[in-house]
Amino acid sequence: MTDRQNQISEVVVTAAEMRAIENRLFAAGMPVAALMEKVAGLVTRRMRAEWERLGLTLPKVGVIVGPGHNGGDALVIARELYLQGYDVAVTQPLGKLKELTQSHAEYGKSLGIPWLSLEELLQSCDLLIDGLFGFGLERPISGDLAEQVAQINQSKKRVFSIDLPSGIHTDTGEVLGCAIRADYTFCLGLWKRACLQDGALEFLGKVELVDFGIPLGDIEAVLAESSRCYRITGQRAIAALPLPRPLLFHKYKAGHLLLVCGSQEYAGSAILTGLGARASGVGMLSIAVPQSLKPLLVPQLPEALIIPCPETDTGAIAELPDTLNWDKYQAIACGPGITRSAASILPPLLQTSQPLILDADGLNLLSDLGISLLKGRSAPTLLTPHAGEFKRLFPEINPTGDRIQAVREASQQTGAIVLLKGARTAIGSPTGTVYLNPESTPALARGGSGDVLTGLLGGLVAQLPPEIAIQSATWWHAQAGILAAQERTALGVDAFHLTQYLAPVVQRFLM
Ligand SMILES: NC(=O)C1=CN([C@@H]2O[C@H](COP(=O)(O)OP(=O)(O)OC[C@H]3O[C@@H](n4cnc5c(N)ncnc54)[C@H](O)[C@@H]3O)[C@@H](O)[C@H]2O)[C@@H](O)CC1
Ligand SMILES: Nc1ncnc2c1ncn2[C@@H]1O[C@H](COP(=O)(O)OP(=O)(O)O)[C@@H](O)[C@H]1O
Ligand SMILES: [K+]
Repeated sequence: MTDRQNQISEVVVTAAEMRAIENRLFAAGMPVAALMEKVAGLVTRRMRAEWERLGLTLPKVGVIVGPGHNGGDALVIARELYLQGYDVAVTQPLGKLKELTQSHAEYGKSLGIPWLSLEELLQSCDLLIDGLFGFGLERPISGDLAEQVAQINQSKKRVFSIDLPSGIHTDTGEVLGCAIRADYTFCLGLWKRACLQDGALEFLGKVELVDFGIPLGDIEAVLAESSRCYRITGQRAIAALPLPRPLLFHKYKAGHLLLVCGSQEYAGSAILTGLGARASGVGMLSIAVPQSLKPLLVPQLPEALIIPCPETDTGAIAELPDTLNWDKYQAIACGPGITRSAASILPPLLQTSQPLILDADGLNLLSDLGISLLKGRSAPTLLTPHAGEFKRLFPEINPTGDRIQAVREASQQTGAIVLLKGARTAIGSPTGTVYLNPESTPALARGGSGDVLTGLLGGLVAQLPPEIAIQSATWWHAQAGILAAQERTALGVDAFHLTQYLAPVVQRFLM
């Protein structure tokens, strides 16, 4: 990838930002019709390559044309395929078309492309191109159109969506009334937020960006004043890792991480968190656990310094030893498996001037104490909730709709970096910037995989600035899940094996 392509692949925009960027191109003299030709030509080529890959030779193509320029794109694609010898037919559910779209419709008809009802189209085609709506969708799809969308979905035809699956809100990824379920989505120009929102995931299918050469200067000009949103690319994640190591390196240059985790009830949590931390390459690892866990941890993590803590009747950490010298640590991660009985350990941790990661019961204890306590911290705090933990921490923010907005608000409310776990993990930073993890696997939806992330993240925060470390850790953890699933199937990605794929992911990427 060129430098430009890399930069383009990181940008994520709203519908309003995309429109403002396009308007700059048009104002500078790029004719709207010329851009439509260019975009549609690129999509046609990509689509044909995909058909070839799928072994579809000369499929009969049904094209769904909407009223706006998304429909215009679809009509140019229909025309090109028709002229290349494909059997193409169009359906146009809504009467009135925008001027340019209308003019493509007239030309298409003059060439002899048939206009059919949806029923006729579904009977005659092998696959569908969805050009009903793109980022111009303004209101929920309802009535007769909603019925047609339902028919399209019921037909089980393969669907190739232009820009976005029609019916998906460009920014929040939510379904507006109803939406077409795509198998492939060709997102045009720049990544739209919906492509990285959990709510849209089941509608997007495989998503590709079609770069049509928007000048970086125009993107910069429009985004200069906005809160930014970035996709975490492999390139970005790997470049941040402390690799290669200088020849005269020594262990104290690679950070010292303190983990506070585990209980008799959740002893394995401490091991998984420790193994996640180990993979980060952190220079020194200390693990504070209830004292009875020490004999269990030493054989699993012989390199770690195990700090035995007095324990409660229930086998949780009762308190942290007062001999602990916080200054030794470049990062502290607390929470996996500690249980809510470890309540007394949180206040002293919040007072440290070390970067602090809170996960699992660390977060639940924080919601008991109140998130306002974070405002007093002198060092960065990183919170890594799943949706349930998020709701407890931020009862007034909905983590299941617009997740980008949710992490942004949570982060601004607390001054912490907030990572909302999910299929497309979203990370909000107090500056307003949001980072989104573009690839993952449901194989990770399994007890213990979050513990691995906490350890890995802790190890990287001990070595890197927190806002950078959290992007790398999120990407790395997800890629390890993907690689583990490829080699072991989705069923083989238990948390322990996940830790064994962390190093190989980086190795593969560097090769
Ligand atoms: N201008 C160009 O030449 C380019 C166009 N592109 C395409 O243009 C699209 C955006 O075009 P538009 O702004 O025309 O928007 P759309 O094509 O997404 O649709 C907007 C039209 O649909 C109507 N509409 C919105 N919601 C509706 C609803 N629920 N029920 C019925 N009608 C509804 C609107 O009144 C408007 O007429 C992009 O998604 C992309 O496909 C760009 O990607 C590339 C450059
Ligand atoms: N459907 C999914 N697709 C991709 N990743 C997922 C999915 N569900 C969960 N994950 C990831 O798995 C991890 C689960 O963490 P968490 O909920 O804390 O589990 P646990 O506490 O049991 O370890 C997170 O990193 C999350 O992003
Ligand atoms: K579409």
